[in-house]
Amino acid sequence: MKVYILGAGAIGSLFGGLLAKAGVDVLLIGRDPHVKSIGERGLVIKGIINEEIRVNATTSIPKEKPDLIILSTKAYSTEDALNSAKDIVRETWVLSIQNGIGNEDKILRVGGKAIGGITTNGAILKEPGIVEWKGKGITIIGLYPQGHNEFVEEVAELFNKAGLETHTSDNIIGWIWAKAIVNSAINTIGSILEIKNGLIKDNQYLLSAAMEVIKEGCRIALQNGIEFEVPPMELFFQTLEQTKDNYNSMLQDLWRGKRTEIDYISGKIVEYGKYVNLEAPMNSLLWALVKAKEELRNNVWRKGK
Ligand SMILES: NC(=O)c1ccc[n+]([C@@H]2O[C@H](COP(=O)([O-])OP(=O)(O)OC[C@H]3O[C@@H](n4cnc5c(N)ncnc54)[C@H](O)[C@@H]3O)[C@@H](O)[C@H]2O)c1
Ligand SMILES: CC(C)(CO)[C@@H](O)C(=O)[O-]
Repeated sequence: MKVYILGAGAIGSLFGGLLAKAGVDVLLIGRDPHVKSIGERGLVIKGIINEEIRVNATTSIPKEKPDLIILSTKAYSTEDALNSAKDIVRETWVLSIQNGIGNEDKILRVGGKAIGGITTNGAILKEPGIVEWKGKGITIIGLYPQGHNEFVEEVAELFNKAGLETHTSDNIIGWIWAKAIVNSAINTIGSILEIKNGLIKDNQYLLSAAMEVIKEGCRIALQNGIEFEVPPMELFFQTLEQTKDNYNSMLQDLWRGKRTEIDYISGKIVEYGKYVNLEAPMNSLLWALVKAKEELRNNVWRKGK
């Protein structure tokens, strides 16, 4: 199977590197200096494993279509990435392993065949060419919005052979929403207060606020016809326990002065609330506070305070 990783940063390079190590024909499509470093010294994956992997990498979109594109840009780059690759996306299987709501809809809009996915693996790009696999997790994939087929099973088998524990689901949209609802409570509160995930569970005020955010997201999802495989409240508590020592990824983006994916998490929950005439006061407030933090941090950053 020929696989392209479109948006080879932290999680995309982890998946691409492990697939390449397992003998899959992989091409990482990303940006310099990360791509340049891989070309010169190979891709280093450290943390859970310590491997230097030879894998092809490029900054340009090839003309030849692959069997599978794994989409791993940040959610705010999805549209641009798909448009830059639309000639090879059309009629090709495209698997999103991103966070947030709406990535797979964009794949369908440019004529791709969408496979949805969530992953709880954790990876960071330490420096160009070096990815740290911080946490071993699971990945769930399925035809988007629902169903599965032989190809999805083939992809899951490939991922499992590469050491990425992967399961298939007939209701991947339910998993995508459940994860987004969990992120809408943990990432926002954790980012605003700049605390580890575990403190949300340990502090009664934060826990009750987070639970209200989860309930609000569930009401909106259910009213939009989304069904859950696992109740988001249960996933929320599981996640807090499993990641209690983590600073969430949104907070890490803020600390790096990077844009966050808040528009595709809380912003989408507010948007889908409007479709069914449901207010989303908690998500609206948290969305505004994180957006303000993005701006204030940059301004403060610029003033050099
Ligand atoms: N990092 C993790 O542990 C993790 C875990 C689960 C889910 N996710 C999700 O996966 C997605 C990616 O996260 P990440 O941490 O890997 O982000 P990242 O910023 O490290 O990687 C994204 C990469 O895409 C590249 N890119 C953007 N537009 C491109 C384009 N048009 N062509 C080629 N490359 C392009 C960027 O340069 C960047 O290197 C996000 O939705 C994130 O929430 C990440
Ligand atoms: C599950 C999660 C919130 C753990 O930190 C992760 O999705 C993140 O950091 O975005």
